[in-house]
Formats: sequence, C-alpha cells, structure tokens
Amino acid sequence: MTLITNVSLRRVLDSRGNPTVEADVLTESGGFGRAAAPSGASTGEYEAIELEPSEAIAAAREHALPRLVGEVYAGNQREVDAALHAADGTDDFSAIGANSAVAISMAAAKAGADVLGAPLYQHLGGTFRGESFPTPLGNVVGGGEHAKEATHIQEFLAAPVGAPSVSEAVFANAAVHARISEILDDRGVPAAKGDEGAWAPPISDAEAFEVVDEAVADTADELGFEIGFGLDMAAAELYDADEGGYVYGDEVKSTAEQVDYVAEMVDEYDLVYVEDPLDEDDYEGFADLTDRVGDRTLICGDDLFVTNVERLQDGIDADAGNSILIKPNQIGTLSDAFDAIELATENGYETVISHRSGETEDTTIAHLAVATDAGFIKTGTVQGERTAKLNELIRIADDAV
Ligand SMILES: C=C(OP(=O)(O)O)C(=O)O
Ligand SMILES: [Mg+2]
Repeated sequence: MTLITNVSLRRVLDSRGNPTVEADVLTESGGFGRAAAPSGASTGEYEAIELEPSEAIAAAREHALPRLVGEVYAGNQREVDAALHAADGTDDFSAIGANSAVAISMAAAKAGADVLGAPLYQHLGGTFRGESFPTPLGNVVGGGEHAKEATHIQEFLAAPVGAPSVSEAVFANAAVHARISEILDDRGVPAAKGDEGAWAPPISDAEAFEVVDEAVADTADELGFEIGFGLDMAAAELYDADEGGYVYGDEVKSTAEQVDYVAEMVDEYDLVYVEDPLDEDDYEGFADLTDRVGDRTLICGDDLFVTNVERLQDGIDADAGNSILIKPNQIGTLSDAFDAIELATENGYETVISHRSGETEDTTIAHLAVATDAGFIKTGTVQGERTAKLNELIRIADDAV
C-alpha cells in the first residue's frame, strides 16, 4: 500500500551554502522517498514563489501535511500534487512555498517508486517509455548572476550531440571543461569557478566564444564525434528598460541589435542551442529570432515560460521559441512539470530538463529526463551536486539497456 503515513520536512544545505527544504515521505508498507528543493539565482519573474525555508516548512506542516498523511497514495502523483495545490490555495504556491511543494512532490514520487520496487524513471515514465536518452548540456564557461567579474552571458554550454552514449557524452563535457582550463592557462587567464562549477574567467564574451569553440573542436577531434556548443544568455538579467536594451558593460544593444547579434553568433559558431536570448516579456523578439534561426538551432524559453503551461501556450500561439526548459521548482510539482512537457511535445517543442544554480545531491531530474524522453538535460559538468545527476544518468542507462 502506498498510503502516505508520514512526511518530515527539514532545512538542509544547498550547494551555495544556503538553507533549502528537504522532504522525507513514508508509506504504509514501508516505502520511502527523500528529495530536496533546488534554488535559482537568475530566477524568472513569473516563477512559483520560493519562501524562506523555515517559513515554507512551517506553512507546509500546517496546511499540506493534514491533506497528505493518511489521506493520499504516494503512488498516485496527480493526487499528491492536487493535495499540495489544495493546501496552498494560490496560483503560485505563495502560501506553502514552491520549495516545500516541490520537495514533497518529488519525495512522494520516490516513495511511490520504492513501493513498486521500480526505478523512479520507470514509475514516472512507464514500462513503455521510449528508448532514447537525453544529451547533457554542460556548462563550461559562465558569468552573469552565477559569477562576478566574468562573462556577461550566463552560460556557455558544451553539447555533445554526436556522442554514441550518455556516458560518452558526460565524459565529453568533462573533457571540454578540462581543455578550457588548459586554453585559459595558455592565454594567461586566471579562472575561478562559478556557482555551477563552470570556469568563470575575467574575459569578454567575444573571447569566451573563441575559447569554447577551440575547446569543443579539440575535444571532438580527440573523441571522434560531434560536439557543438550553445548558450544560456539569461537575457532578462541583461535587459534594462531604463537603459533602452541589453546591457553588456558599457555597451547597450537594442532589441533589434540583440536579435541580430544572436543570429550572427548562431551562424558563426554553429550554435546548437540558445536559451533566453531575449527578455522574459518579449514573445515578439523570441518569435523574430525563431523565424530567423529556428530551423538550425534550438531557441529555448526558461524565464520566458517558467515551466508554466499558460505561458508556454502563449509562446506556441506566437511561434516564440522551439523548445522549453523544464525546472520542476519553477512551477512547484512534478504533475505541473509533466503537463508542460506534454504540451511542448504535442506542439513540436523540444524539452530540456534542468537543474538550478543552487542544487543538492538530489537526482530526480535525471529520472524525469529519461522518463519523459527529453532531448536534453542541463545539469552542469563537474562538481558534486552536478555529477550526482550525471552519474545517475549513467547508472540509469546501464540499468535500462
Ligand atoms: C540554471 C539556471 O540558473 P538559475 O537556477 O540561477 O535560474 C538557468 O538560468 O537556466
Ligand atoms: Mg536559464
């Protein structure tokens, strides 16, 4: 039986050293699931609300636990997530906190899988899920909100699209990361690391394009399969309406200049992926850029869509972007994330399952990506809280074939 018999909530550390919410879910027959909420730094304006962890825990204990314990089956994810929504009563989880909600939602899924004796990806995706595995997008150079005094563009992402297996793709990204260190060394550039473990060198975006391009080409030559690269521009963080556009240090680009710039970079570097190239309110700019380069690259909405079906539907109606980033904590439950994935897939949008810049050892997103046949997963390259997911992907691939 998967009836939930206990939910414990506690504060644990995330990778930035901040507190976050961890949930344990127990079931009648001894099923157990544990999960923790991640946390963003370049958060979208339209995300579900993360409360201060102690407040989120207190609110969830008061409002959510009575609707879950002895009431709901952990194996019925829709029922668990409906109970969380009912307990919250708002449309953005501002009452119990999206951090409490997502931790409980994911922990319940794991408890449901535990009772079945099935791996989480199989519980979520079913026995007849597809055979494919996601390509990992590996953050190798970054700045923006994730590292001070580094690039304006938040993430330069290795994309081993030609890798014959998940394992080879994961190791390819690590090899690109290592090659970048050598190239920066040769150029005499010192580099610390940003929040996600990417190199955070004090170089211009133009130089970062050169460095990543060289590292990707060298690694592809060495490994013998195609490795491209992509970007998360996190442009909502660059956009300043008072300044009249996108602020790159002393330079400000208008929206039209930003679209031109991104389109030029797509062609110059054969970019396979560009996330958030424009502000989170600019559906029109996304549509314009998608019209120009969407036949040869993915234009992905993160802050634009925030894993929200209504915002995604607006994007579909406007032909804005051709892919969506899926972050369960942006919307609060796994059921809501599944709804966004389903709507995206029905409309030909590629799905990219993603970590946050503040993470824990939790591996749920690796299972979510496999369960839903996502084309990509973005979960860093090196550093423990990132390798937790990448190593889990390798284990899943090992187990599933
Ligand atoms: C992972 C990201 O960063 P954050 O978690 O800070 O939003 C992102 O913007 O895609
Ligand atoms: Mg992003």
